[in-house]
Amino acid sequence: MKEFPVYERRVQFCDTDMARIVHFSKVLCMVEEAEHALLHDIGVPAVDRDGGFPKVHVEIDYRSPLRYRDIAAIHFRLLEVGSKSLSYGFRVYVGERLAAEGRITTVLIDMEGKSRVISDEWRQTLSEYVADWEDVGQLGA
Ligand SMILES: CC(C)(COP(=O)(O)OP(=O)(O)OC[C@H]1O[C@@H](n2cnc3c(N)ncnc32)[C@H](O)[C@@H]1OP(=O)(O)O)[C@@H](O)C(=O)NCCC(=O)NCCSC(=O)c1cc(O)c2ccccc2c1O
Repeated sequence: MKEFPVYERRVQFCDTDMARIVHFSKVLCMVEEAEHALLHDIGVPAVDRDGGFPKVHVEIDYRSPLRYRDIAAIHFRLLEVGSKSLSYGFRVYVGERLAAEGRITTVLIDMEGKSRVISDEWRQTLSEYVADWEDVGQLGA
């Protein structure tokens, strides 16, 4: 099994809200940024001229706040490769501290927005990254 490298991103001022912590929606943007970067690096672009991978299901638990200048370390694992869908687990850390964790399901679509089957070539590449990470982002746990 291959593992995605940890994706690190420094929290910017514009990621934060009036409470001086990262807004909940921005955490998801950071996870999406990691997803796109990691997929791109293995030759499965999250978006290209044939379509892309919109999200159909997201669940997330916020365990502790992210703050300006923190380095968010995003651990990303592919849990399942379906016929047209991919399911991921993620954990966001600041140092040893867990900030958020959850799961995302995304579906491959064509340019008309219809779901389509993942090619054998992409499936083979992706299959090497499928990880057993059963306890990640179990809602409310
Ligand atoms: C995406 C859809 C067109 C899929 O349509 P439909 O549900 O009819 O598809 P299928 O029945 O063929 O199912 C395919 C496959 O997906 C699984 N699935 C579907 N829905 C769910 C769900 N809610 N939870 C879990 N799994 C689901 C289903 O079981 C099948 O699994 P297989 O394993 O058998 O393959 C349609 O659902 C749709 O248009 N939805 C709206 C999507 C949307 O608007 N999302 C929010 C914004 S999109 C977004 O944020 C976004 C992010 C990105 O990172 C992108 C990257 C690249 C391009 C676009 C992006 C993007 O738009």
